Amino acid sequence: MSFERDLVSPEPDNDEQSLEAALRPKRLDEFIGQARVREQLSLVLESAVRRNRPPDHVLMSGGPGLGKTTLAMIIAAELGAPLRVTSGPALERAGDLAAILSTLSEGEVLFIDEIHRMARPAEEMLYLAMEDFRVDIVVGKGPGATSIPLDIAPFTLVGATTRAGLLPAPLRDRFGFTAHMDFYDASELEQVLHRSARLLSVGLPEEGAHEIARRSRGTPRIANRLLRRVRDFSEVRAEGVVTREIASAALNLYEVDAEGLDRLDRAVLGVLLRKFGGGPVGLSTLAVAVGEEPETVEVVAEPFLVRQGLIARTPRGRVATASAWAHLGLTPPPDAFGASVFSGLFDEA
Ligand SMILES: Nc1ncnc2c1ncn2[C@@H]1O[C@H](COP(=O)(O)OP(=O)(O)OP(=O)(O)O)[C@@H](O)[C@H]1O
Repeated sequence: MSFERDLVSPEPDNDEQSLEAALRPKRLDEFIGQARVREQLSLVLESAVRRNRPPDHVLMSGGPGLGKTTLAMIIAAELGAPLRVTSGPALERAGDLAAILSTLSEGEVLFIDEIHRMARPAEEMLYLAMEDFRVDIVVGKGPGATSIPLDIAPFTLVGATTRAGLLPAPLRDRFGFTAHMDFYDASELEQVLHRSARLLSVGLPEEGAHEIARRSRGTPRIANRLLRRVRDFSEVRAEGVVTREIASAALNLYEVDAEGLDRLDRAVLGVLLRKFGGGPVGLSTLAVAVGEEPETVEVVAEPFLVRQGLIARTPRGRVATASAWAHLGLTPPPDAFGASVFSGLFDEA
């Protein structure tokens, strides 16, 4: 048994990137939600434009699909500056980064996605570049090696990470502004959906948007993806208008339930409740029981189930909460939440 994850995965599909590009807001005032980040950022950018200087370096942290790349593009657009895009895993050696830094033009925005995955030597080169707009190029090897300082054009670094905690403090400290991106609430996702529906020429009444938003796991990328599936369904089976009934029927067909859980999420919950009486049960046992790798269960299904308050991670294993029983319409055994099962379990695993 294996599970199709595409529909509610926060990561982009291979062929999704060009579609995403078409739906990306281009300016800050088109960017929906994240009100605090938007306001803070607009101040940082406006004062930089007034002073005619590049703004401080910007770090964005938050889960996949929440709009970090979009915001990096917006920063460059608002500054009227060119944008260079790379990613942490592409910067394996200091030379990879030196090649980019030494060819930046004045005021250019350098976007490094997944900045926490950059190799150590590149990271150390970046410290100096961020602070003094300088790189030290090492020539030769061993005792005879010399380092030649090279001035680079003042630039703005925009770093994105899904794991801010993994960034070393010296790197984190060199960012003048950190934007924490949160999950979106339902009404913000509805606005994202209405905007995308307009761009895709899809008829989307209020209740249709509401139905898709509540199943989108707080993530614009997932909302846009579900909208495309629902649009296909409505074009083939209805008149092309996404009513609540159509949205609901389409998403039920694709096995995304009313809270955004998909087949794997429900399989994990089902096994935890039906086979293990609500736990505690170890991750690998749970994974074997649903026929998946432990990593898939841990990385793909679990974070959302925990965020929804359906399961809890405890030192003795995974435990279902009362909401999990209610979600699957099952009755918990009489002792499910007794002291014997839960005592001392909720110190985070
Ligand atoms: N605030 C928003 N308003 C409208 N659309 C948004 C917003 N945030 C994200 N989107 C849409 O969601 C999609 C994914 O956004 P984006 O690629 O910026 O996410 P990300 O955080 O960079 O993801 P990753 O970490 O996987 O690179 C894009 O198509 C974008 O148009």
